[in-house]
Amino acid sequence: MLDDALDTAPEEWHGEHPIKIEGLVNRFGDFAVHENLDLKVKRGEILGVVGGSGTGKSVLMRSIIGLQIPDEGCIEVFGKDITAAEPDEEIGVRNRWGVLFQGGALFSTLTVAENVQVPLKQFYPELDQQLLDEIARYKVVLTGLPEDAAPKYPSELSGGMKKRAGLARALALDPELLFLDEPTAGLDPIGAAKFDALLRELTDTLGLTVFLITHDLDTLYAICDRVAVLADKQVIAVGTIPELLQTDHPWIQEYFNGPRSRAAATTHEAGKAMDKPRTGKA
Ligand SMILES: Nc1ncnc2c1ncn2[C@@H]1O[C@H](COP(=O)(O)OP(=O)(O)OP(=O)(O)O)[C@@H](O)[C@H]1O
Repeated sequence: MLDDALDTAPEEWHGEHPIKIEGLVNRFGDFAVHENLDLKVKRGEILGVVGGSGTGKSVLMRSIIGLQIPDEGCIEVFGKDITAAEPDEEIGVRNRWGVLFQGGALFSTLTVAENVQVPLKQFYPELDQQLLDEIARYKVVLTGLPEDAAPKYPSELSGGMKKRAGLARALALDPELLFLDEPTAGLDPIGAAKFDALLRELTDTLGLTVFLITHDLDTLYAICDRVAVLADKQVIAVGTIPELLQTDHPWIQEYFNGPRSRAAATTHEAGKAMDKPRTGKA
């Protein structure tokens, strides 16, 4: 039965940019959140997405995953224009991404295992319960949760465990693309560092491409390959942190040259020297 499901699984994407956005416009009434926004996400990278509050990071993510219909522009995911499809239309890409929404967004009346099984049941209704249970158990362990977390309800988990459970659900379909909206928000620094290390490890071992919205400077320094900056209704710059520091946009300078950023950079350098997990590529 799993073989049948695998037979229908799409081929792995080998292009350079699994996400390509051109000329994106999103408006709410007269208020434009994005105007002529362009962005390309490289295969295999963790792209950090930053910007001030309300600059449209979440709206951008929702546009890419088809939850927000743009007013103008083109969004290609795995080479298919998703803006040309109706939200509920099956276009063969929706089962190739996983999403961890802000706050984890687990179904509170379902156990962790049942939460992980939601996307599996949606896309592979032919899978029997025993196999669903096995896959859910595997995903739970993959995200560093103990196996006995599987039958627990979200209310029985700590904040960090909830994030991992949300990640387990996002990984349920073996996605190639992962979208995360502020995954370390609300975690203590140690929990956040562990989550970052897990994310980097999973990205590298599973060959994921990650679109990661974050306000966490430590996360940017530790695990992001590049960072995209949203301001003035557009992506004003994309690059490694050293590359961004070369640009003279005031928001970028204030953000990456401010005291918090310098502290994060120092922690990152110290961690690298001690070969701690908070080491990244950027
Ligand atoms: N459904 C909606 N209807 C009207 N306005 C919306 C809607 N969704 C988002 N907005 C507006 O779009 C703008 C961008 O919102 P978005 O949530 O993408 O910001 P953000 O960059 O993710 O912010 P934060 O960092 O605070 O989470 C905000 O001004 C918000 O009020």
